[in-house]
Amino acid sequence: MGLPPATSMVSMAETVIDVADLRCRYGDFEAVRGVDFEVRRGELFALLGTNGAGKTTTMETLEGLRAPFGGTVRVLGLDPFRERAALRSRTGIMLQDSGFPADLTAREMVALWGVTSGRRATEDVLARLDLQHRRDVRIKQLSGGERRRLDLALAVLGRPELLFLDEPTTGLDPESRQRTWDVVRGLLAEGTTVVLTTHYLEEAESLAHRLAILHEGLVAVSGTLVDVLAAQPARIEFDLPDRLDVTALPMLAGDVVHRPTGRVEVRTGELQDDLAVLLAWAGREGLRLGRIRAHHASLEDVFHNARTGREVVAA
Ligand SMILES: Nc1ncnc2c1ncn2[C@@H]1O[C@H](COP(=O)(O)OP(=O)(O)OP(=O)(O)O)[C@@H](O)[C@H]1O
Repeated sequence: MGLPPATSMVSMAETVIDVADLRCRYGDFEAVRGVDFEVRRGELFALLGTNGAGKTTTMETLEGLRAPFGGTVRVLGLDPFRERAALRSRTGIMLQDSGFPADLTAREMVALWGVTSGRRATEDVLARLDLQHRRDVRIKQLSGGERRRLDLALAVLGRPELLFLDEPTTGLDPESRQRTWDVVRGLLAEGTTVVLTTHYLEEAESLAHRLAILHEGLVAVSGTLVDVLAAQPARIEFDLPDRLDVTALPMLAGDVVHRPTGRVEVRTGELQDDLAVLLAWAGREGLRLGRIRAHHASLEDVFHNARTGREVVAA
């Protein structure tokens, strides 16, 4: 008997987090209303959503900080609320606001965290996060970006199997954000599984393998990044010459919208064919289509459609 084909080996990847029909309440208010998703070993799963969609509530449930009102949650095969102690040494958590003692130095904080988390440092995490030169500075004297990097250093202390990152780059300048992404990519390359929440869609687009977009307590969109983007129409945009209107355009597979600015937008599942038809037409007619752009959907398009409940045209 031979090995299974590569595709089925991928689909057999171990499930690290399994969430089924998760429901969470604050009093009578149901903040999470039946959410399902799974996270596989070694991938980065991005939990995205509008304000108040239920991301933090879901993350806190995965981290074992709150019990679900309904449904089931398994993290590394365990119930995160009831078996939190067993999960503690295997998971790293970077909260939005860590609230560490301001008078401790970065080095003291790492030592303290090693004891309280049960995850002993196997390398100098301060060096990994480029904080080596700031090791003897008190937390209150670190810059906002340095503090965020210290939060990440503590979360990755002892190389946990599973890492929760709650908006890890909020407030960071572009260079610090890139540095954080590089650290996360390094952790993924070492086999760490990561669950990320972020409001920066380019962050998710750059790092995520799989994602879910929550909206008003429900999953609006989920799947691999590649599949989610491929399910959205691509776009062609250009300025139509003044003397023309859209009735002059050749027949296209996509939907055509003519903006008051004169800009034409074609939303299409047939990007290459529609672009070829348009360019051939412009060539024949001797027209210049100003500022022409053709691009596949971005996560921002997906997010916008999820928020507005706009129907997705399959590519
Ligand atoms: N302690 C609480 N008591 C009552 N309602 C709450 C509480 N915490 C959150 N909520 C409500 O539950 C819903 C989900 O909140 P949650 O913080 O999980 O959303 P979120 O997706 O993380 O939002 P954001 O992106 O704004 O941080 C929101 O309507 C919020 O107002």
